[in-house]
Formats: sequence, C-alpha cells, structure tokens
Amino acid sequence: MSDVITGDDGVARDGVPGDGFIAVERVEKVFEVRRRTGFLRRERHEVRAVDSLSFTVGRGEMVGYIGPNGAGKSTTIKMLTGILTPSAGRLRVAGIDPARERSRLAHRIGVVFGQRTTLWWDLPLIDSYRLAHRMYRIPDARYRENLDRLVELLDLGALLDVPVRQLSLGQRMRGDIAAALLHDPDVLYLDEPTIGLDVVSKARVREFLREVNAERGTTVLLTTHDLQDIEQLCSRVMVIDHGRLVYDGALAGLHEAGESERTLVVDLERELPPVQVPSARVVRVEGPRQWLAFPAGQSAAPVVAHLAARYPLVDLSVREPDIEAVIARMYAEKAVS
Ligand SMILES: Nc1ncnc2c1ncn2[C@@H]1O[C@H](COP(=O)(O)OP(=O)(O)OP(=O)(O)O)[C@@H](O)[C@H]1O
Repeated sequence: MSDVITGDDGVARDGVPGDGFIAVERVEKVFEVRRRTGFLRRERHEVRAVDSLSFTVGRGEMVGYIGPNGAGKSTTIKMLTGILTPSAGRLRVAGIDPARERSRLAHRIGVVFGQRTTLWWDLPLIDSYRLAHRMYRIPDARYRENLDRLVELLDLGALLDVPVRQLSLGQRMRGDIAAALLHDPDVLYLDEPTIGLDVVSKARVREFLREVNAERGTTVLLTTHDLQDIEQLCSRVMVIDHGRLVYDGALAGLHEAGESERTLVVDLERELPPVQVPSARVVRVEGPRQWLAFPAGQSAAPVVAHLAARYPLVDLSVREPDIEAVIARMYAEKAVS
C-alpha cells in the first residue's frame, strides 16, 4: 500500500493512472554501481533512485516536482524524456512510451536544464534556432511565427546575433526556453529554470511560463529548489523523497501535511504577561508585541475574536507558514519513519 499524502481536493493520485497525459505507473529505476572496498576489490551494489513511483499529470497542468538532493527528480525526468529506461513499471507521455520511441517523443516535448545549455556555445543564438528548425522539421511559416513571438515575449531581439558564450545567465536561460518551445511541444520539462538568475530575470521567466501555459495549454513539469517558483506558478505540487512520492496535491495542503503553523502577531496597548487564547500559544514576547502560533488549517477569526474581547489590541497581522520549513519538516518526518 502506498503512503502518499493527497491534497485538499481529496484526489488520490497514488493509484493506477487513468488517461493522464503524463502517466507514470509503478516505475522503478535501479542503478548498479561498483564501490571500491580495497586495493583491488570492488563491490557491486544497487541504488534505487526511483521506487514504485506512480502519478498522472493532465493535459495543460503545471505541476511542481520537488524533493531534496538525490531524491530521484532528475532520474524521473530522464525517464520521461526517454534518455533512461525504467527498470520496471510503465511510462507514457502523450501516449508514447519514451524509451521505445524517443525520437517521436522529441517532437512533442521541450526540455530546459538550468544547469546546462542546449544551445551551441560558440555560435550566434539564431544559429541554434535555425538548427532546431531543420532538426524538428518545423514548417517555415510556423517557425517564423513562433520565432517572432518568442523573440518578442522573451526580449531576445538584440541577442540573436550574439554568440551564446557571451550571453549573461539570464539571457542564456531565455534563449534556452525559446529553443525548447520553437517546435510547439505539448509538454515542457523545466529543471531549475531560474537557478542563478537575479530577481528581475526570475520574475520575467516566471511571467513568460505562466503565459505559455495559459495561452497554449502546454503541460509543464517543473523541478526546482526555489520554492517561489512553485508558489508563483503551480497549483499542484508533487514531493519525492528516496524515490517515492510522499505528497501530491495542492500547495496549500502541504502546510497541513507538514503540520505547519500560522503566526498571529499582536500589538497590545502595553506590556502584558503572555495572553491566554484557546488553541493558540504564545511563542514570543517583545514589549507590547506578542507572537501566537496556531495550526495552519485553522481560521484566525476565533483567535482574533477571543483576543479582541479580552485584551487592549492596537494592531494585528497574520503570517503564513514558511513553505521551506514545512517541506523540511516533511522530509525529516519521512527520514525517521
Ligand atoms: N547514472 C547513475 N548511476 C548511479 N547512480 C545514479 C545515477 N544517476 C543518479 N543516481 C543516483 O540516484 C539517486 C537519485 O538521483 P537524482 O539525480 O535523480 O536525484 P535528484 O532528485 O535529481 O537530485 P538533485 O536535486 O541533487 O539534482 C541518487 O542517489 C543518485 O546518486
């Protein structure tokens, strides 16, 4: 039996996938590695990178795929592109078995790896696009139209004749994203698309991804360590740890799964002993200001009403839980269970 936690929508996504556009059914990937154990001795052992993984992603969904280092995210993406063959289980992307029909699948997917470029390093940016035009056999009119649109949306006009190696990281990333979308893929895999970018470039890339998803209905699977990417782009998030799915659902539900707390910051008229409120506890006091923690799933209204009726309030505000802390707690719980 699976122990996947599902989100608020109550949809259990750990069972056998239905007609999901991306369907992963009890997939495993085991690597055999040799470890040096002495001068001439080597021992073989197995690394189970992905372990009985099942999920589906519907057409047009934009889903975050997160987990700690070594959790199995890249291995999953590599299997979904056909670079790696699963050791067991079944995979389908747009009805295609990635490992068996890798080149047919290539016409349906786009891939962006934040850590490395798919562009030709020494050539002007436009040359990589011309190569993609031929490689994917994109009809001329479609190519022109897509190129014009991507150049405009990603502000690449002044960069087309610049060799890729001379581009800044943010410019290169925008160039990579355009390259991944020139052939109108149905599915876009993004692996750390905002890594190393400054705040302005991050905002620009996120805005563009939102538009592509909304306008073209592109299905997006986004792997990132930047949780703001997820918060700003994905309504659904899947969390993987030790090759297994440990959470699948709405981002908001993660807080409950991680048993997180919201904080009510209360300003009183004067310094007082810690206030007494049912189902909330004072976690900090600084002069007339007090911090109260209460469960994230609970409404703040009864806490506020209780305070207002009994204490001299000047001001208050609610702070949402820090999602990074929530996820860290989830990982820690899984590690000990
Ligand atoms: N080619 C390989 N040979 C042997 N072991 C591998 C190979 N590729 C990945 N692994 C192992 O499989 C596990 C999962 O790795 P994977 O790269 O999928 O994790 P990840 O979640 O993408 O991590 P990160 O966030 O660090 O990129 C790790 O223990 C890793 O060492």
